Amino acid sequence: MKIIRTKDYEEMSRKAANLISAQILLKPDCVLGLATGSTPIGIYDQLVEWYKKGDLDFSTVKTVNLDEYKGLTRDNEQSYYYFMHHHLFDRVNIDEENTHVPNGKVENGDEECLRYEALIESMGGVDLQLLGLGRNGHIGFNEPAADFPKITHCVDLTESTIEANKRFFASADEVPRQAYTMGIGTIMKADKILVVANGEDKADAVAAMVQGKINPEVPASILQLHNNVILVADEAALSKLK
Ligand SMILES: O=P(O)(O)OC[C@H]1O[C@](O)(CO)[C@@H](O)[C@@H]1O
Repeated sequence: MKIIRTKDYEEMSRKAANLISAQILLKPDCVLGLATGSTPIGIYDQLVEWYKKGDLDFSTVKTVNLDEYKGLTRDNEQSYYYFMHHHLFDRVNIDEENTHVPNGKVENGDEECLRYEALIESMGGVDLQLLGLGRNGHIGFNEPAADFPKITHCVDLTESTIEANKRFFASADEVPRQAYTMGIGTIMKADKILVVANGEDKADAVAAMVQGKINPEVPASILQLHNNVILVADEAALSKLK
């Protein structure tokens, strides 16, 4: 895993955005795997800034998002569909039909997960997958578990994730208890993976991901087996690496 150390969140966002921008310039019709959460917001802001300057063109880019809460409608401000439109899609020249987020309103989880997995396959797979990192080492919504889930599936969120994400909701009770997420196998099929992390509260997860035993209790540890991963992280997030 290649590690790019940055002094702070702004530099992390700029360097990660630069890698995404290079991917788009090299392959204008690339498939980007995108992530939500607070970490990538600065990256999306930077991409929008470069787009507004005329340096980036999203007209042929396609995107697939990692995950979505089960049960939230697309117009719910906490849905990841809404998040992506708010932070990126509505601010650049990307066609709605080229953007994909699992549909949280489909009740039949098996149906939606198979549809989403097949969709990614039909797009030719992901060229560059962006990943945030949960405090418990989750990627997408792949929570610590007894084994690594292979394909897109429905998960029960852990208390730690509900606790971490309640800041976006009126209360913890309103955080959905389930989500649809790409599987670890889906993520590992991406050609390149870009992980971003900032802040001290990610330091344990970063150390476990980079130097810990590969183990489904730390889902991100599997990334040690991928041959093209770049971690862009600030000093605080890297502070527990030995
Ligand atoms: O960037 P944050 O807000 O710390 O979240 C980290 C991870 O947790 C999630 O928000 C899910 O809980 C992921 O989407 C994200 O990658």
